[in-house]
Parts: sequence; structure tokens; C-alpha cells
Amino acid sequence: MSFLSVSNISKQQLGAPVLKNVSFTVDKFQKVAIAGETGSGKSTLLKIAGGYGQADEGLVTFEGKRVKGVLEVLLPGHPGIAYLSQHFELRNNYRVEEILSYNNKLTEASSIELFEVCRITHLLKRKTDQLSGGEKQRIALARLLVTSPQVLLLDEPYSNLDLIHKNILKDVIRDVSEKLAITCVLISHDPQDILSWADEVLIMRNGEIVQQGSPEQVYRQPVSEYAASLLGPFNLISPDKVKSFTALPGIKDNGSSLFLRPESFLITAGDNDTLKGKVENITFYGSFYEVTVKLQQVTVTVRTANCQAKKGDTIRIAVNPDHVWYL
Ligand SMILES: Nc1ncnc2c1ncn2[C@@H]1O[C@H](COP(=O)(O)OP(=O)(O)OP(=O)(O)O)[C@@H](O)[C@H]1O
Repeated sequence: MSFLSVSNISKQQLGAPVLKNVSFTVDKFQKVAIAGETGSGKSTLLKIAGGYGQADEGLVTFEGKRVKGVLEVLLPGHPGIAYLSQHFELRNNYRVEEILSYNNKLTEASSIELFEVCRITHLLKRKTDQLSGGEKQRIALARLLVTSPQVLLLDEPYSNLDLIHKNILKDVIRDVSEKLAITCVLISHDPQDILSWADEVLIMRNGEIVQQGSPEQVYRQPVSEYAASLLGPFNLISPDKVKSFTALPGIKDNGSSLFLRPESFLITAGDNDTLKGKVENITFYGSFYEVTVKLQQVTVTVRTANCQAKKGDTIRIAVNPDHVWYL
């Protein structure tokens, strides 16, 4: 029996299908990320999974019990499942500690640990209008966690946060999974948030899950150009141009497009198993450079930690044969 099971969910909004027969399962303690373009149905799916939406068809179960939709219950939600919306609200004119005292099912020691995990211990005496957006978000999260859920569903928790607050919240969410042993499902647009955190990634398009796999699988072996583009930059060499890459080990001209992430290329001094090209552009991104290299027939983007070359230089590039993929 799956911990959380979403089976054959379909949903229409204003006469148009928003979810089409979607199924997935979440194991206990798993970290699942949902990615997809705007309007692909991520939020609708997450709400239905937590009992905060209403499916037209299909079944959601949590530990074997059916999760009812909002139209079937007086108060939305299901015991054991917490859902943090993109649009949460904290009541004005309350102290944080008051907000966190309602529905608190934890012992005092566990509450103290939770407030530490959420990095809000220093905020407990503040009023809710004396908090930054990032602090409010962590309190909204703690407010859910004091109810002692087993599953936490997070809808784009990192949107609208600056890098500092985003990094704090990333640490918090990691600790929620690891220290508090809570199963998490998270929606995000940012490949870094998804790939560095998840055990399993679901990719949605037009109300369907088009790919599901580990971060490495979905990143290195996408099922389509769409799936590839959600998780970062890539080179896609059309079948008629692949022949010019077959000098590189591991690359075959098999009638498909050749897919390579920029870091699958390597700038090298050697002559063997390499291709010659001219540097067209170099962009510095802090921890890496992106180098645009014009080869005989195509231009590719190469990602490298160090770059001695200059614009206009002729360089040689090799490829990591383990990263070769076709679409
Ligand atoms: N209450 C609603 N009434 C009508 N249409 C809706 C409603 N909620 C969602 N939709 C539509 O359903 C589709 C999926 O919306 P959803 O919010 O699930 O997508 P999403 O992938 O989460 O998008 P985003 O990344 O922008 O949040 C969209 O076309 C949206 O316009």
C-alpha cells in the first residue's frame, strides 16, 4: 500500500481539461518535486492531493484512507496532510507565539525543536506585522507543522523570496524532511531547487505527467525538448547535423537529435577525439563560464569552471560519453 496515492485524477475548469488522468505515488519520507510550465496543472494537482481541491474523477488515498475533496467536507484538508498555499495569510495583530499555540499538538520540547528547525525562535514575541516576507513564510510553515502532519505539500514556497531568505527556507525544508521525518511534495520553477532537493521529480505539461524519475534521470535523459528546457540549458543538434559530431566518442548518427547539457562538453588541449571550433562569446556566471563555440556546422554552448580562452580563439572540445542522449 502506498503512503500517498493519487490515481487517475481528472479535472476540468471552465469546460477545459486541467488534469487528465494523472497518477503518482509518494512513499513515506520521500521528497517529491513537481515541475512544469505555468498553467500545466501543478497547483490544481497538489490541492487535490491534499484535500484542498475537488477532482472530477479519480481517487486520492493517504495511508489507505480516501482523501475527500473540498466539496465533500465542512473544513478542507485531511488529517496528517498539511498544505502551504502560495497565498497564505497570517492574522494581523497577533504575536507569533499566539499563532503557533493554536492547534499545537506538540510537546514543549518538540515545539522548541520545531521553532529551531524553522529558524523562528527569535521571532516568537514579534507581532505578525513586524515580519519580513521570508519570516512570515517560515511562520506559516511552522503553523502547519505544529499540527504534527506526516505529509507536507508546498506550492512554490520560494517564489518572491530574495536569495538570503530563499537559502534559509531551503535549509528549513531540508530539515523538515530529514530531522522531523516529514514526507514532502514541493512545486518549484527553479531547476536548482528541484534537482538539489528531490528524490523524485514529476514533470507536468497540459495537465499530464510527461516524465517521472530521479533528478539525474530527468536532467540527463529528458523525454522531450520541453522536459529538458524546464531543468536548465542544453544543446540540441538536429539529426542532419549529428554526423559532424561522430568524431567524438560515444556519439552515433542514429537519425535522432543529439542532446547534450553544456557541462557535458569539455574544453581540452588534446587533438584526439575532439572537435575544433571558434569562441564566439564568453559569459561569466560566478561559479562557471558559458562559452559559445562555433563548430563547422553548428554553434554549441559549453559550461566550464575555468576559461583561459578569449573571444575569437580557436579551441578544441571533447564530450563526456556518459552524458550523450538522443531525443
Ligand atoms: N479556479 C479556477 N477557475 C478556472 N480556471 C482555473 C482555476 N484554477 C486553475 N485554473 C486553470 O487551470 C489551469 C492549471 O492551473 P494551475 O494553477 O493548476 O497551474 P500551475 O501549473 O500551478 O501554474 P503556475 O505555475 O502558474 O502556478 C490553468 O489554465 C488555470 O488558468
